[in-house]
Amino acid sequence: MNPCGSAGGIPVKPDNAHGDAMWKWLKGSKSTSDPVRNENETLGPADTALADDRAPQPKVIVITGTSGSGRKSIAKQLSAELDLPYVLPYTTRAMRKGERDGEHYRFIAEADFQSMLDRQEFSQSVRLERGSYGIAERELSEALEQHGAAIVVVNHDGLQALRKRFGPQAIRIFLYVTKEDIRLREEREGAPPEVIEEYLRNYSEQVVFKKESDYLLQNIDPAATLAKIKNFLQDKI
Ligand SMILES: Nc1nc2c(ncn2[C@@H]2O[C@H](COP(=O)(O)OP(=O)(O)O)[C@@H](O)[C@H]2O)c(=O)[nH]1
Ligand SMILES: Nc1ncnc2c1ncn2[C@@H]1O[C@H](COP(=O)(O)OP(=O)(O)O)[C@@H](O)[C@H]1O
Repeated sequence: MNPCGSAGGIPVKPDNAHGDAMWKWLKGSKSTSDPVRNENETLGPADTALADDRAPQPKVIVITGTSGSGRKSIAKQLSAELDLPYVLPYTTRAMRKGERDGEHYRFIAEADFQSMLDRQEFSQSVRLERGSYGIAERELSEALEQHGAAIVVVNHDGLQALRKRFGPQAIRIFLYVTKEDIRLREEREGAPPEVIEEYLRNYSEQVVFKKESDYLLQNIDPAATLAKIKNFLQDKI
């Protein structure tokens, strides 16, 4: 895995042209003086107290967790219910049965992804077994400027990059389900067996990152999950 983009400091200047406007704007806010936080900490009363006498700062709601736990489904519903943009990543991986371009990902060719990388258009990106993934800096910064908050779904590399850049303004929500649930759900959706096997194979190494979260929950019933996340976010966005 090779996450690119952010490195050091808060917020880290995105290494691309489109990030400049966002960077100037963030630099103008007092958030630049925030200390770097330990990955294991949680948001506490001190954060709230500090935030009170500051200009509102953009919040990135980072949904992360184990593959197949329902992160994209929850992100989509949360986006609709909170009226906040869900910033879709671009990916070069093959589209699966039931997936739609512009709903689950923006599916693009390798050459187009590479061009975006060359033009430094990603706020962060990652190369995994099946393809590359990246969120466009322009889309993220526009969403934050226009709505004050945005939702993203990334793996642990993406989470780390976003925490480096946004500090505690990157709110970490970790979803998981049991391995048996992953198998049942993915089989029901007709996912390819090799994808199911990979999810199960990677489960143990993904689930340990649950300690690096501000809110951790098992996504059993989607309606209950949504309600809990909305409640958790109520005084944070
Ligand atoms: N770091 C990072 N991870 C991403 C990005 N977009 C998607 N991901 C994550 O990369 C992994 C891709 O795995 P894959 O099986 O293809 O996709 P899934 O079925 O959507 O989980 C998932 O954990 C995604 O959440 C991105 O822009 N950056
Ligand atoms: N709470 C839930 N109960 C049952 N099935 C769910 C739930 N949440 C999501 N799903 C289903 O599980 C599958 C994986 O969801 P998805 O959002 O793609 O997960 P992820 O993005 O974490 O890989 C999808 O078929 C989705 O419809």
